[in-house]
Formats: sequence, structure tokens, C-alpha cells
Amino acid sequence: MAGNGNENTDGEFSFSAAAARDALPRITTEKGAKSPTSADVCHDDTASRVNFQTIDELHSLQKKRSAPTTPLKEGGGVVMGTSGPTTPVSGETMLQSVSASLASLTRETGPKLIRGDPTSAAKVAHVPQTPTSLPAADVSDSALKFTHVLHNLSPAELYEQAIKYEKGSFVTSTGALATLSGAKTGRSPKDKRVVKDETTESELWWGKGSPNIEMDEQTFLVNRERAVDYLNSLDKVFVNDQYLNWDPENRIKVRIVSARAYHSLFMHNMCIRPTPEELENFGTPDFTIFNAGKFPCNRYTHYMTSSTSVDINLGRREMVILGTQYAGEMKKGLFGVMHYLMPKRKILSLHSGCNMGKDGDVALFFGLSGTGKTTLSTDHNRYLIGDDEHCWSETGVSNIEGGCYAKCIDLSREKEPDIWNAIKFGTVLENVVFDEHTREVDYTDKSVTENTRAAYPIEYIPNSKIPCVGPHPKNVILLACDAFGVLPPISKLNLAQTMYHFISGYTALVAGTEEGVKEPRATFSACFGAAFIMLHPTKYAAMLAEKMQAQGATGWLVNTGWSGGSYGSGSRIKLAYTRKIIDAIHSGSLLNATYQKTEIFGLEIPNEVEGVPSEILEPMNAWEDKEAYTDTLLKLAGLFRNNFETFTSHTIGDDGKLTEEILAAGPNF
Ligand SMILES: Nc1ncnc2c1ncn2[C@@H]1O[C@H](COP(=O)(O)OP(=O)(O)O)[C@@H](O)[C@H]1O
Ligand SMILES: C=C(OP(=O)(O)O)C(=O)O
Ligand SMILES: [Ca+2]
Ligand SMILES: [Mn+2]
Repeated sequence: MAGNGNENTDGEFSFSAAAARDALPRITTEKGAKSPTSADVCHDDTASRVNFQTIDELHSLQKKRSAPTTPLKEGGGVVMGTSGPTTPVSGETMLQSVSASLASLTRETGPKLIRGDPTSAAKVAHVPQTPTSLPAADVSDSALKFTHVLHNLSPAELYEQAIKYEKGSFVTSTGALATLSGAKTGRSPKDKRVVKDETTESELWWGKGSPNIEMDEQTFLVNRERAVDYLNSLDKVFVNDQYLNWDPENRIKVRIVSARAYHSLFMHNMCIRPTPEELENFGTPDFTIFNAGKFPCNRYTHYMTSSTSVDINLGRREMVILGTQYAGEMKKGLFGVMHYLMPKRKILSLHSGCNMGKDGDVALFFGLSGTGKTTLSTDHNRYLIGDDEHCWSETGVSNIEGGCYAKCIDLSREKEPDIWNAIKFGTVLENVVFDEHTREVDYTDKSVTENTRAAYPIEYIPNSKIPCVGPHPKNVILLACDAFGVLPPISKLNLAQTMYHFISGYTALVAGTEEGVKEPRATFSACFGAAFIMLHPTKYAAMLAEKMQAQGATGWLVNTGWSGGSYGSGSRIKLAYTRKIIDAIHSGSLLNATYQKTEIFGLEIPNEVEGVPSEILEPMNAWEDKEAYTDTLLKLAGLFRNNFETFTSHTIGDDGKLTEEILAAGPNF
């Protein structure tokens, strides 16, 4: 429109007389513009004088300087060791700090770092350098090359980097950045390694059931050097300096060094974003991730069993990622670190969602992947504190992260409007399929993976609670997606039962994408997050028991899985019903309901929940084949009993009595 005509005083568009005469639409940009002369025909700019002489100068006007993320010097940059008078101190400090992070541990030479995009720093080699006096033996070609550091780029800058340089990056119709995570579309828990040293040997949980597969310090350093050398060999690396934990007293500074803009934007969204002032004074990070992405580990290295390795070294406060580009490894890796650091400060780390009602009542949502933490904590009637990782301290709860990571498979605007609307500019959309032309995403399409994901800053949820902290929880909701269909949709738990189910960490999902998998597969994952805990599960359980007792919090078990039969014959409980159940927990109305106790598991089932058909509340009612129900229930009870065997010899907390009660809170048959 605007390109074809000009606006009259009455607001309508019309072509000027000149357009008719020259058969060329002409735009009049100023009132009372002079009539065209022959010189004007191809030169429409009758507006005020321009302040550029060339196209390059015009382009240079487009961008305003905005410290601290944009390059400090156009066409140049700041090279390590050149501290000329024009070099801002903050940029230099940042580069020195990054240089220290990226330095080789065996060679004395760190990489030569330059701030900013290599494409805008072509003349860098001509920047005079202070001669460095290094032992000749230490000089290698890798120490002579420059690596550009793209430090805390903005989402817009990261979009451009991703779209220009990373295959499979596109803008979707709603403005999200669609990316591909490569061969790995989920986490690789079997490739996780934790350094066993004198301290961690006695502190951490090792052995049967533990997620901590050991590696030694030397092997860690081999992998670290491999990742660092790879990153230093690139023209540019992305560096994020960010925070974890909204509790200001227990905030952790993290640095993420990665090879891809996708990874940088993901962590920008998922961690807490520092203000420009906080970034200026960031200093030395408390923990650093070296993410070499697709660059594999060497399979001949001791302790390696595949070309993927995710290595945590608590002593060095470092993590190395080789051979996987799945971004979730970074967020969950840091979560593991928090599961080590926080209990040392008597703070409980939780794999749970968390939200708060208008009256300040806080609820936690524990559960394994796919059980509904993100979906159910994102509730239009409540304030979202976080969807996945929290801390519970002496003062209350705090989110560890600054963003959410929602599953997108079958996402619909009707059922999950807040998540739907969060998928906009700035959001990373992993592994989704979209229309080539309209760029509209088909959320039902599993062609790339079933585990499609959206990562967005928490403030993209309209009723998020910023800062993401809240008072002590009133309700502790344990989510299980029971594909056997025998657990009640809702039951009230006493403290011992809550602990029993917390330590068990049960869910059973059906692997929809795997050929031939028809039977539900039970998973037991201690503390609903065995893949991330560092200490023995009973340590976290004891802390949870103590806190729930002190605060008088109520435990609930919610089955978000099947009803009326196992997977195949029954059906998944409608999300709308589960939401009604959750509403009744929040409102307190369920506390006043009448209950009946189930056989075997001894769970208290309410007789009525507003908005939920009463027939489905007692699972046996919903099954046509009662015998099949009992068989399935007994089968599940057996799986629970087997799983709990590893814990029977442990004391939970100092209270022998509680341990006895917890053991008795399991199934009886
Ligand atoms: N009754 C239900 N309760 C919760 N989620 C359900 C239910 N029925 C279907 N779902 C779907 O299950 C998935 C739960 O995943 P999500 O909330 O991301 O789990 P988590 O955050 O625990 O990994 C979502 O895709 C959601 O739409
Ligand atoms: C990112 C994850 O979290 P969740 O599935 O619990 O949302 C994960 O487990 O990899
Ligand atoms: Ca998870
Ligand atoms: Mn989640």
C-alpha cells in the first residue's frame, strides 16, 4: 500500500497527479512538495537532507550501538593483549575471563579471542599486537588463530547467526526459531559420566540404580581438551554468562561455551538472564559448560562406550558435552550440579513444576518426563513459578531456571493456550515439522521425533511470577502417567505414602514411536529424577519429609495416564478432568471430601471431585474386565515391590520410625 500511493490529509491513499502523467506511481513524502522536474523522476527522496554518501554509510546508520552484546569495534574488534586506550575495560575483562575458560590445560597458550562476529571483523589480522613471549615449544598453529567470541548475543542476533550458518534453522509462521538437534533428539543418560575423586567417591551415590557412571579425572581432561580444541578450531564460539536460581542468596553463575547459535538461544531462554549491569560485573563463573555438540568423543578413550559423552566434574566445576546436540543435556546437566550444590546448603532440589494461587498457596508437581509437570503447572488461573526445576529452602521455593521447556507433540491452542501463545519470536522450537511455504507448524507430525520441544523465557507465560519465588508449598502433587490404567486418577497420601511414592518415582509410558512396543513399560526413577540426582535418594527424601512435616503440606498422587484399561484397551484420562482434579486440590475442597481406601496400594480415593465423572475415580469401576484389572494391579504391585528392594536397607532421615512407616506404605499383597 504505502509503496504505491501517498496519504491524503483525510487519511486515504491516492496517486499524485505526477503518477498519472509519468505513468509511474510517485510517493510524495512531504506536504507541499515541489512538482517533479526531469531530475526528480528517478529520485523520489524529496524529504530532509540525507546524512550518508554511500550505501555502506546508509547501512551503518541502521544499527545503533548497544553495549554489551554488539561488537565493540566495527571491522575490528578487541584482540587479547591489545589494551589500547579505545578498548572498553568491561569487554577486555570478559575476553580475559573467556580466554581463561577456553585455555588448554596442557599447553600454556590459550586461544586468541576477538569479540564479535567474524564477518564484521575481517581486518582483525591487521590490529597491532603486543608480542607475546611464549616458550617456543608451546606454540602451535591452534594458538596462532583467532576465535571470535559471540558473548551473550540477543535473540535477534542469534536468529541471524542460526539462519545464516546452521542448516535446518527457519523462522516459523509465529516467529519462533525452528531448529534441528541432529541425530540425538533426546538425552543420552547412558553416556553420562561423573568424575569420581576423593571427595565425590564418598559423597555421591554410586553403584546399582545410580545414574552416576564413574570416570577418572584424567579421562575428563582428555575429553575436556578435545572439546576445547574443537571449539577453539572454530571461527567463532557462543558464550552465555547467566544465572541459575531465583533465590538471590543461592544464585549460581554459569557460563555456557557452545558451537551453535541454537544452543546459545536455548540457554538464553532457559537460564536466568542477567541485566546489562549484572553482566558487566559478572566476574568468574561458578560453573562452565563446554558444549562441542556434534564433535564426537574418541571411542577408544577409557570409560567411553559410544561417540557421545556428557561429563560432569564437580571438583573442577565443569561439564563437557561431546557427540550430541540435544540442548536438553545442558539444562539437565546443570540441574544435576544443583542437586549436588544445594543439599550442601540444606536446600532441597526438586524435579518438579511449581505454581501459586492468588492467595499464595504453592503447589509442587513432581513427575518423570511426559507426566504433566509443564502442562499442569502452566495454569491460566495461577501464577507460574516454574515448570521443571526448583529449590525448597528455609524461606520457601525458588525456580532454578528462567524458562520453560514444553513438549509440543499434539499441542493445541484449545487445550494449552498459554504454551501455544508462548511459541513466538525468541522461542526455540526443536525438531518440529512445518509447511515449507507458510511455515505453519504441524504439531501432530512425529517425522523427526516424538520429543518435539519449545524452549521459551518464563515471562512468555502471561501469569508467570517474576521473580520466580514463592512461600512454602501447601500441596505436593506426585504425577504418574500409568499406562497400566490401575492407579486412581487422584488419591490422597499420608506422609509415609508420599515418601514411598517419591522414592519409587513410578511412571509407565508407551513408547509410541517404537515398533512393536504394545505393553506399557514401567519406569522407576528415584525422587522422580534419578537421572539427575547426585546423592543417595534417601537424602532428598529425608529433606522432603522434614519440610512437608514442618509446613503441614499434603501429598497427592495423580495418575495422568490410562483409565478403564491398560494402554490399548483403555484411554488416557482427559486433560480437562485432570485439570479439574488439580483445581480441587488447590482450592482445598478435596481435603473435605469423603474417602475410601483401595486394596493393595492402600490409597485414599475421594468419592467425588467437581467436574469429574465419579465412575472413573475408582479405577476398577472403569474396567469392564474386573479380573484383568486385578491381574494388572497385582503385576504393578509386584514391580513396585521389586523396585523398592534396593531401599529397604536404608534409613530415611534420623527417624527409624519414619523408615518403618515408609516401608509399610508400599503395596500389601
Ligand atoms: N490427563 C493429562 N494430564 C497431563 N498431561 C496430559 C494428559 N493427557 C495428555 N497429556 C499430555 O501429556 C504431555 C505431558 O507432558 P509435559 O507436561 O511436558 O510433561 P513433563 O513436563 O512432566 O515432562 C503433554 O503433551 C500433555 O498434553
Ligand atoms: C528436558 C527434560 O525434561 P522433562 O521431560 O521433564 O520436561 C528431560 O527430561 O530431558
Ligand atoms: Ca524430566
Ligand atoms: Mn517439562
